[in-house]
Amino acid sequence: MNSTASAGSLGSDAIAGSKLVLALEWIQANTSFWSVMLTLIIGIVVYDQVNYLIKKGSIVGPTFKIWPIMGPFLESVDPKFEEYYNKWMSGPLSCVSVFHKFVVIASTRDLARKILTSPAYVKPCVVDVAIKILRPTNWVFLDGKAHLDYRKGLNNLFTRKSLGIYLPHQENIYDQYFDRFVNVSKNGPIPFMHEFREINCAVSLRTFCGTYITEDQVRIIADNYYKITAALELVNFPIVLPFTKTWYGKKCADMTMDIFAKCAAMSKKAMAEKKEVTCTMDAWIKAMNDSRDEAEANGTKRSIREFTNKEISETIFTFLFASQDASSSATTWLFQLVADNPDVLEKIRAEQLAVRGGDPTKRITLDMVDEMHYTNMVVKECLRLRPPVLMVPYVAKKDYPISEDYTVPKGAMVIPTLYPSLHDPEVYDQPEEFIPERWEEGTTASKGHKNWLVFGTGPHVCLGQKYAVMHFMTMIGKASLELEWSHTITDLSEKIKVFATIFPQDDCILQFKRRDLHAVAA
Ligand code: HEM
Repeated sequence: MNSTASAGSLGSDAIAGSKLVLALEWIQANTSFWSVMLTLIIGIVVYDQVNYLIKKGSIVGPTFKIWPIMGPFLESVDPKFEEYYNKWMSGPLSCVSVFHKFVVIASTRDLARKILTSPAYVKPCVVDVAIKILRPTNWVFLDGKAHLDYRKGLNNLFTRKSLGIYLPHQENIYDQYFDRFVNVSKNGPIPFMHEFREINCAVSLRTFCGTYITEDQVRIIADNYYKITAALELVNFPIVLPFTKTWYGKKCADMTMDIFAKCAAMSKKAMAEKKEVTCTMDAWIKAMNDSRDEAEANGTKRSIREFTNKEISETIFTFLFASQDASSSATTWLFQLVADNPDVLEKIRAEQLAVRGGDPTKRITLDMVDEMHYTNMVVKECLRLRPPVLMVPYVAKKDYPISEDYTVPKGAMVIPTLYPSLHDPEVYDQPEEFIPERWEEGTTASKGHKNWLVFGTGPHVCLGQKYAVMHFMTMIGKASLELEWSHTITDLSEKIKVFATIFPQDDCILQFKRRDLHAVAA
């Protein structure tokens, strides 16, 4: 044997042997990696399923999470009214688990009320990204006594006196937008949902900021507000990455709050100069100044502390945020329902003319609003039939014994549902029909206060509810006198789409024309 050859064959044997060792090591290393991974995944899935089953307890819900870990995440990205409805009908308490979030849904009137009035156990739950968009310092994230104290200082912004001050500004916006409604639909019927979102944004901005906010600023905010709604949808990416929905939403929110802070500075100057109160900011700042002057004069503690322009801007932003989607939803259904029920429209018209003493051009006053009984019933019925807010998400601060046989686990989301209570056949005969007369005095509906959950109840009950109802009454009342509008009914008109609140799936196709006010006058 040639030594070089044997050395060579020895070398190749050694190489082959070391390759084998390496291969074995590789298999061993990789097998253990994959088996560890597999065991881990199976462990997580089993833990997630068991955890779900324990939390679910006796209430209705899928037997297992059909999609492991993520649950029905994809359904919640594009929520369907029918899916919500089926869930509510599945039982008084039902549940669902999406990723690590366990959610309990309460579908009866009494359970919904119980949750809304149990601040010791629950607090409102906001989507993660809301803290970034509304800013962590915002009052809406306060809980318990801190929330109550803050809210007390805001109550007088929506008193009867304050509403009377806001009314002329609202009417100016109606004038401006009614012209626009006619103009944009002059060539034929068009979807109006977007127009209704804009008029509501403009009305809110004038009400909250008076004339401190410019026409251009109103237009920019009204044009862009939908970005904030999209950013705050129930399911959204929680990190604000550039060019995502949440990024655009945050930019729009920051721009709006900057404008509000500048308006607050102008309002402070005007109130210091003892000018007239014209808007929500003025009313708030005047109350602050009055409390300071009173405390100085009497040597007592101030009842309202000094708020910075930034704080005022953040709070006013929550008003816009709380009102915008719900008011746009209500406005859309209101114009649609009234158009589809010409007899109702005729009755509104007759009442509106009567409260104006036969002069359709008379400017609206609070005393007139007090006389609009039928118009009020129409608005209430619209809000009942199509409640803008279907559900209000809360979170359990500790284990919450919600019923005799079920305790909501700490950290779970618990969602009172408002819709079923407003469609309860025991209180509302033919609940799916639009019948304003059901609200006449003495009827079961008018006495069913417990079912009236349109604006929630308890410590977080809607702060702007009186203002909202008055706005809808005055807007539809004035429109009934000055405008003729026709609704193009499609297969989708009565189908509900969910976009934060609810809208007709065809976006409400309308055409507006001006009425001849000389012919209208009595
Ligand atoms: C159709 C119109 C509206 C509907 C259906 C509506 C409905 C609601 C609901 C269901 C809640 C939650 C209540 C609860 O948790 O018990 C709420 C809270 C709130 N709403 Fe409204 N709202 C409307 C308009 C407005 C307007 C116009 C404003 C402001 C001017 C407003 C300001 C607020 C505020 C600030 C809260 C939070 C209150 C708190 O946490 O203490 N809302 N609203």
